[in-house]
Amino acid sequence: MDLKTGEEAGSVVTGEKSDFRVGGLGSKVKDVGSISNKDGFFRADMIDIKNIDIQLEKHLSRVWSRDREAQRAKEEWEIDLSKLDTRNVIAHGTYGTVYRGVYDEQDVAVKILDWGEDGMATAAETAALRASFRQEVAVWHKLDHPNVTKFVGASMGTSNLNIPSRNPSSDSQNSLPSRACCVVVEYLPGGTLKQFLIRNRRKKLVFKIVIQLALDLSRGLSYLHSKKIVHRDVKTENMLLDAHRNLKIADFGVARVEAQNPRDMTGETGTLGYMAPEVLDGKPYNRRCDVYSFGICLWEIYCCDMPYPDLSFAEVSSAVVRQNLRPEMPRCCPSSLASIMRKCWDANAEKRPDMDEVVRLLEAIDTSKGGGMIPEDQANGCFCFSTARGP
Ligand SMILES: Nc1ncnc2c1ncn2[C@@H]1O[C@H](COP(=O)(O)OP(=O)(O)OP(=O)(O)O)[C@@H](O)[C@H]1O
Repeated sequence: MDLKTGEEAGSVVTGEKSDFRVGGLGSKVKDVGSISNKDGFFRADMIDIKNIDIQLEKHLSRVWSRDREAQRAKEEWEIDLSKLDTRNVIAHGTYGTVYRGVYDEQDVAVKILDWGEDGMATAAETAALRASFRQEVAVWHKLDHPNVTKFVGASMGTSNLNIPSRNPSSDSQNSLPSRACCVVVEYLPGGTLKQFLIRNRRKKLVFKIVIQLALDLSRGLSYLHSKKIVHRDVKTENMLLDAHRNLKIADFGVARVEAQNPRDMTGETGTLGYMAPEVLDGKPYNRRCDVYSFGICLWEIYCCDMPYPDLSFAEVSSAVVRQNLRPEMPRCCPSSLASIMRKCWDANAEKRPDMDEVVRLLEAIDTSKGGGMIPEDQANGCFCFSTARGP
């Protein structure tokens, strides 16, 4: 190997795109200054050739994989991360961090998914996660509905992404695995539906708002189902509100395009209190598992409360499957609404209505006169009416 100094050596070994330099290997070349002669050549006996070869091999494989990634045809949904201005951290989710940012002058939320590439997950696991991420965003980017969080774009790497560092003197890129995936969606400033319900726990919501939120959620789900997408994790934490209290379905972490063969869709996915009995029981399921979870959300929206506050995870799952446990229906709940909840959480998935039918049933509810919000027999008490309902 004819090793030369500085720029010359760099261009010989790596080609024009590379930033590889003999000098860059630093400690591997013993005292470069003192071993080069006046013509600029190194003394071969002073150079740790074996180490340089190893470094070179590693470097070339990095460059080639970067080139392969760059040459790969860009997907429609891939965005130019250099145009993304990422700001403060909003939240830490299970698989990564959510940042607020600006893309093309639009307020966005940026979710960086770190699947433990740098240690925890095996290469095969990471490859599988990346493949399913690719499938999910390909589906999500085609969706367009006022009750589904708008997808802006995604990226299979983070090499051009600038994340503000907590320590300004350190290189912020250092903390990001370069192959972490990132998804950019519209920013929704109203927080999660869960947070909104908790804020209204004491006063409860006026009936009009209950129905508006329920309609938003049912329309969003009906749209997803029309595209053959099963969300599989419908819960109030996964619904976000915009500045005008419009509800938008978020978090497509486990959403799936519905399998042609229902037997292909099994496995415990979702969040316990919202999971349909067939999902809890490991049986095959379909879009009707979202209808069940919607029924639980509807109860939660009406009551601004938690469905099973005193039961453990194990107790809930066994009682839902074996004893047909469901949230306690408040006496004041208008029968039109209570009947929708009961239909949606029927143990028999086939008896549950389709989401478009739920939309029709909700649209038919009259909210102009308070919708029967005054309990007929208040003296006997109703747990959701300890105070007058509404703000
Ligand atoms: N588009 C958005 N606009 C505003 N805030 C958002 C947006 N998306 C997520 N967030 C905030 O970030 C939090 C975490 O979001 P994320 O989807 O990662 O949650 P998670 O439910 O923990 O994720 P996962 O279900 O994948 O574990 C949300 O609870 C919400 O507060």
